[in-house]
Amino acid sequence: MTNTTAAAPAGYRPVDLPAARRADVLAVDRSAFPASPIPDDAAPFPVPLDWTRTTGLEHADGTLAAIHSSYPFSLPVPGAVTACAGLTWVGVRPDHRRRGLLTAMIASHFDRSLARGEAVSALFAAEPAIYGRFGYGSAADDLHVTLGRGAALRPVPGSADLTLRLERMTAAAHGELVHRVHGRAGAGRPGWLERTTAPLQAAFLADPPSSRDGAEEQQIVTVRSGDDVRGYALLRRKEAWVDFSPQGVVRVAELVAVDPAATHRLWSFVLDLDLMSTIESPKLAADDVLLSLLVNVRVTRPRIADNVWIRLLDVPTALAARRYAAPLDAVFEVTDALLPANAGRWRVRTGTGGTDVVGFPAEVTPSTEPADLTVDVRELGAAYLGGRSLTAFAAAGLVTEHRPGALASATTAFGWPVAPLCSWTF
Ligand SMILES: CC(=O)SCCNC(=O)CCNC(=O)[C@H](O)C(C)(C)COP(=O)(O)OP(=O)(O)OC[C@H]1O[C@@H](n2cnc3c(N)ncnc32)[C@H](O)[C@@H]1OP(=O)(O)O
Repeated sequence: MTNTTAAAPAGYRPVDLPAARRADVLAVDRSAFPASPIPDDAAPFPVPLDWTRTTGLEHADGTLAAIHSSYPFSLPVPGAVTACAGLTWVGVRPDHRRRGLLTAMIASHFDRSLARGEAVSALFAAEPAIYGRFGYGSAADDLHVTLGRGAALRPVPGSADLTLRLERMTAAAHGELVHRVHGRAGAGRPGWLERTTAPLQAAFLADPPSSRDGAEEQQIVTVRSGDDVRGYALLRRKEAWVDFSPQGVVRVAELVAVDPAATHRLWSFVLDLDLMSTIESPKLAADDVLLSLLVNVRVTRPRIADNVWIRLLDVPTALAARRYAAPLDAVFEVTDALLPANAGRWRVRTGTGGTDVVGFPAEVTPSTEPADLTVDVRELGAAYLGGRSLTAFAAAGLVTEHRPGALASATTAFGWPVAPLCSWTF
């Protein structure tokens, strides 16, 4: 299903960017992101790119003007996992912007992803206004909370029996542990991408002084039952003194655990570090355990941001790749301005659930029956991970119901018991 035209704008040509062009790629990235925390070339930042998936646009004068790449992810979706192209490192030099370079790169990204059999693309948006026009939908929220020292948690049996260790984090000592526990902790959560390659793990754990913003080196707190590591928190403390009193800030980059006792033990520790008065959470899912543990949720000072964005590149394949929370038989009229093969009517009919599977599998077929719902591919992508309500989109005029009852059943079926989240930005 390849039906975009990935032509470069006049005066530009598409170019593959192998590892030999690393310096040119970094130069465009630094030009597009002036604060990129990449230290000087003497201490190379681990560049996590897959060079076989990195391409760009070169001006006729030989200047590399635009770059992008993608990761070959296995994306957890409701009840399953599916192949996904994780769009990343999109950058256009400021002196070449607004000439259609991103538009051309997106068309090329769609073509190449579809040719590889990736029915879904995901990304983190630098700015939320960029990607909706290309059919990406914001599929998850991340919640950031700011807590005062000593915020009280409800008790969890077994928490006090677990031991803690605080150490300076190094990739060599902790990389394998972080990867293993992260995967275990997020099992079953849609959107929970793992850092599956060594370069991705190295880039995530890199701790260059330029990324510390005056705080200490990255620390790791592990929580253990005997030798079994059951969770960790990656954090930095930043000391501050106001009117002779300690007012330090704890910045938690990631906190994951495999059971409630370990989660409780980690947060209890993080919320009570000496000399600290404020604790900033990492990205939290809308249903994060912390929200259930806090005695007083009013103290959280929450902020919300868009987490991962999803683009369905091949609608029938993508819709059949996930499971559904309830039985459904509905015809969707899908609009898609960029990938016309997706446009038209698709019948989504679930089979029967079983005791051995989570959720209901679905068959997705073209249909000539009247549509029950009309939805753009952007909203379908937004609802894909189970964290957005089609009913809420209908209330905003973004989904139309043609058969009474269809909207409620589709909303229930597309939902999921666990809220989506990707815990790290790629
Ligand atoms: C997944 C990731 O990697 S996210 C990282 C994205 N990169 C950045 O934000 C770095 C800084 N910015 C840039 O590099 C560039 O400005 C980009 C990539 C955002 C846009 O590249 P351009 O080549 O200028 O985009 P292009 O010319 O194809 O614009 C297409 C349309 O999107 C719009 N658009 C582009 N960027 C933005 C933006 N930041 N906010 C709102 N609209 C935008 C354009 O106005 C244009 O609209 P139109 O078709 O109605 O005229």
